[in-house]
Amino acid sequence: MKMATYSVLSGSVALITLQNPPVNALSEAVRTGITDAVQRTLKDPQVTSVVICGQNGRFCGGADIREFAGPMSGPPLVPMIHALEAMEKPVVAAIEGLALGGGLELALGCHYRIAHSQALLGLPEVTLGLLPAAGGSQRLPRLIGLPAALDLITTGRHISASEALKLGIVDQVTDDNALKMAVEFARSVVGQPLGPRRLSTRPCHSPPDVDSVLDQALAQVWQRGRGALAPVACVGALRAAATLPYAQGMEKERELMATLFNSGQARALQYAFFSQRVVGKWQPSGARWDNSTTRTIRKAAVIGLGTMGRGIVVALALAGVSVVAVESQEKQLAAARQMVPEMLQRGAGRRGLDTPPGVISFSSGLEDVSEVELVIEAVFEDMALKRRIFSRLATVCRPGTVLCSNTSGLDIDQLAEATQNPALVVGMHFFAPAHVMKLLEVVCGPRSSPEAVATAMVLGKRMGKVSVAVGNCPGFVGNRMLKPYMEQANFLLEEGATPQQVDEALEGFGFPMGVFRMSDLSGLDVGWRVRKEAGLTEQGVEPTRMRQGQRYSPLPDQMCEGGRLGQKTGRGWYRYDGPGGRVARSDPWVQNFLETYRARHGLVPRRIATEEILERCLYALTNEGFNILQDGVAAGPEDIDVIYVFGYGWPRHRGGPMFHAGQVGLARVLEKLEHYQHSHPDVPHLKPSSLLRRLVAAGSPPVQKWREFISKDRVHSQL
Ligand SMILES: CC/C=C/CC(=O)SCCNC(=O)CCNC(=O)[C@H](O)C(C)(C)COP(=O)(O)OP(=O)(O)OC[C@H]1O[C@@H](n2cnc3c(N)ncnc32)[C@H](O)[C@@H]1OP(=O)(O)O
Repeated sequence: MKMATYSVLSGSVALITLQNPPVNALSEAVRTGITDAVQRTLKDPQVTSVVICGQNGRFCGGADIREFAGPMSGPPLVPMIHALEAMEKPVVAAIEGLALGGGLELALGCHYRIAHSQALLGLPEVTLGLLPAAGGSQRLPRLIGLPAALDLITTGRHISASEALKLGIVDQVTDDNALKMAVEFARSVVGQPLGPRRLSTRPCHSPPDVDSVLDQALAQVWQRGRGALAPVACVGALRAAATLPYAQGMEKERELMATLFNSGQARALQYAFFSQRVVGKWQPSGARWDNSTTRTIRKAAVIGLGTMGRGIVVALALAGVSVVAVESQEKQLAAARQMVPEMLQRGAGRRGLDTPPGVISFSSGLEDVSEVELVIEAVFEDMALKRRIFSRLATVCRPGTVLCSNTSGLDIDQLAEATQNPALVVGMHFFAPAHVMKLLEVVCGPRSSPEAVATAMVLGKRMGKVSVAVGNCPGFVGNRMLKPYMEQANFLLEEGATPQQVDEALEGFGFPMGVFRMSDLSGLDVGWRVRKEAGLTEQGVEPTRMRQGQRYSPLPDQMCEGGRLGQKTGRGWYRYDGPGGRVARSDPWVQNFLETYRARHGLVPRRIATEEILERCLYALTNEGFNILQDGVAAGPEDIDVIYVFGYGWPRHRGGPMFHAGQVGLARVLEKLEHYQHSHPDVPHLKPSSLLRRLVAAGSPPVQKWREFISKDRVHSQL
């Protein structure tokens, strides 16, 4: 039953318990329960103090985010918290587990706060596209000062109970029973003046240079936020706290919240929150993997200690897995021996650990992996080499060892074929740097067992990754969608755009880096190798612009042939101070190269508007997403969106490519694709996906309904 219960302990301490598992969110029933309990407390002369706690050791995870989708009903939070603060009996919050968002705002309305040492506190509303609008933006700076409140509210970060104590958010921290301590504390403060404990009546202590502190904070959130509205609104609310009386500050808080609440960004960020939780549960086939048994991995091996392999070793060791790190090339092994311990130490430091939990041993031979429970192969993208390794692993490892490949797009089934037990083979596609990036694509081959998939998914979670199960096709989900996106960017250069123009359009949309800056960072030779393997590259003075019956841009191949591989060679789509340089400068050589290329191919350059750059790059990418859903390579649009937000820099406040298509309007995306396909009939990636057409024909259902639509569609097409 979701509610808040009221009881009286030893005749004098009223106990209000929030009951709404799993996080005791402040749903309508809970708010009603608290409001009723406050009334009962006021009426009961025997009650001299009040304690508020949450059931099952969790104080409160904030407002019930699911309720945001519908009209708000029931008692609002603001007057409810005011009523608590205004009470003439001391109110103490017993914070166990978590006090987040509206949960912490509720606690800030109490006169005292006692926290368990393991509790986490924070105002993460900004991550949902909102601000702490139950008085949090006005009370917190009055309690801890403006600079600290700016930090907590604009980042939304969770803090430990000990940090909360240092900042002055909580009054006491205990390793024992926080509820028991809160009850004793409540009794001990009966009769003490409550005026100074009411945060709304306190002045906001601001630094003398308050304007410059706020302006600096604003500049920082603009730069970090890449177009996100909520952090800017948070600074606005804190400016009001610092410069206006409380009541006017509350009015400003309310106004800003109303603007945010109705913005597409808040909907996108809340969708992203739930998507992240949905994707952990489904396989592309639609089956749930989380019902399968998993193996607990204590010892694993990583084969290949290049950049990816080293990152994977560190990620495993930080998750407490012992690792055998194997590299056959002496020089690379020596480099790994030096770099891995340093990376590990830094990673452990970031997690507040003195020593990394996993033990690492280095080896130059595969025979040393015989005792491990799981292997991750991370050698470069060469199918023949990978198959040789998998066939050798099948003989060296003990039966039952799960064999994984970190391939970024090769056929998992061909690798499985090289072993005796294909059911134990899955893909684990990490993103560079593997010990930092949150995304993991777990690739299910047609013969991978649910147990092997579940083991890889759970191991990913242990490593702190957002694991998404995807199907087996060239490029899986992320890289398959990247292909049409990059292709459009290259075509735009042929037609008259510059790399800067394309990058600025994409960065203006919210990507941290445009496609050409990103390509310079990761190295142009990565894609070159893939195109060579696919038989697409041609060498010669006059390479053609058609390959395998489709339009093809040889521009990136020519850049590679000329040794312009990006940052590592100091030259790419931009120029850098030298090999390994980081600052991209526009390069007249590239301008000249493009002009010569266009002239040679008889291409007349034209001015290309930002709108066209965005539509062609983003809709080509999204269109491939619809094909992926149709092919059953991703279980739902949420999976694609999570992959793009966590792995490819898609701005979170735009939800992800599939969510964005829904916000733009599916009919409009379809119309634009038809338009561009008409102008570029030799580009198959611009041909609208038939799933997109069917969704439009069905009245463009919201993204949350696509999964159901696709499964019905599939059943229908099988009849
Ligand atoms: C005036 C109005 C102002 C409102 C301000 C607010 O309060 S906005 C909400 C602020 N709160 C948050 O942002 C907290 C969001 N939740 C989390 O960060 C995490 O869920 C957690 C609380 C840290 C717990 O993490 P954990 O890993 O333990 O569990 P899950 O994340 O898997 O969550 C379990 C299920 O609970 C659902 N859920 C979590 N928080 C809320 C919430 N605030 N409202 C509704 N539902 C919530 C979550 O979706 C999971 O559900 P499943 O169905 O099991 O997937």
